[in-house]
Amino acid sequence: MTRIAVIGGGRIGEALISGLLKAGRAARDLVVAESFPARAAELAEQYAIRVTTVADAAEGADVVVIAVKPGDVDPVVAQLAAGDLDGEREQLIVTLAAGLPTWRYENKLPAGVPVVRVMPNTPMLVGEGVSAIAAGRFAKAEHLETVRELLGSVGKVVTVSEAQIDAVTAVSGSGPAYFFLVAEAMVDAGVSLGLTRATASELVVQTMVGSAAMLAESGESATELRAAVTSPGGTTAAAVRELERGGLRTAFYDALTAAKVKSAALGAPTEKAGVSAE
Ligand SMILES: NC(=O)C1=CN([C@@H]2O[C@H](COP(=O)(O)OP(=O)(O)OC[C@H]3O[C@@H](n4cnc5c(N)ncnc54)[C@H](O)[C@@H]3O)[C@@H](O)[C@H]2O)C=CC1
Ligand SMILES: O=C(O)[C@@H]1CCC=N1
Repeated sequence: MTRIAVIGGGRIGEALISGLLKAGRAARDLVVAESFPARAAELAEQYAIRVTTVADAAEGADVVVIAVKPGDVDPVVAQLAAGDLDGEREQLIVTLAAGLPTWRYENKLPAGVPVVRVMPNTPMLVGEGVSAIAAGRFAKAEHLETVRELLGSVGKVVTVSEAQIDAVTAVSGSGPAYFFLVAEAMVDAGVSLGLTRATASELVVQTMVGSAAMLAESGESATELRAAVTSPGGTTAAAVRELERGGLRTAFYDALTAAKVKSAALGAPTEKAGVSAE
């Protein structure tokens, strides 16, 4: 059984822990290091898992998952490097932090320690995540397989080159926020058209769920599915015209480009420690 230590029990750390437990992983095989005491107590109570220090969590773990903000990664890696982590034990480091390249970890860890960089997203909380994984310099096929199995229990997994991870971050890492923003805007618009907030929310959420299921299961593209809803001279055409007039496509292009640029900047040596992703 793989023993997993999660360093950082924040939003993504919790999504992973919760998703793994729901997928049937035993609580005794999970340990969390969380430095904020109130948060540590909350996680211990809610998930009945051991919450401890970084050194203690890493000790005895087969896989150490780093889930702190990019600006908090360096001290965590320094603590791991000071522990009895070494290539011989085949302890695997998996980092979920946006922006930071694997060499930033490898340079500080004992030579040979494998590092796999992952960009997950929060829907793994409900088993519907998608993670892109990329091997660092010392990570072999078997390490990628371990990570694929781990993240595969909470969603889909794609393997990419590390050079593509900033683009992945822009598309799927941050992606849930774009859909939540669209949902928020649609609910507000529904309310302005006279619906109650509860009714507008129910309509919007189920429209998203149904549309996502069609995208995933119908075998048809987004373009084909949208065309099928758009009757000639009808209501959808009138709405889509307004969305195009509002610059929706350009807004998405610019937004994803900004996210990719920001991801690359987080890993650049000029980015100040502490200036990190929310
Ligand atoms: N939130 C998201 O949707 C995604 C986040 N990520 C990445 O995951 C990482 C964490 O992001 P969030 O969970 O959103 O941040 P967060 O701020 O919610 O969680 C980070 C947690 O780490 C804890 N922490 C900080 N230093 C620590 C240390 N030395 N030892 C133990 N615990 C420590 C903090 O107290 C906090 O609870 C970031 O690097 C981010 O780029 C990646 C994909 C998606
Ligand atoms: O906003 C962020 O920086 C993190 C990485 C991807 C999603 N959340």
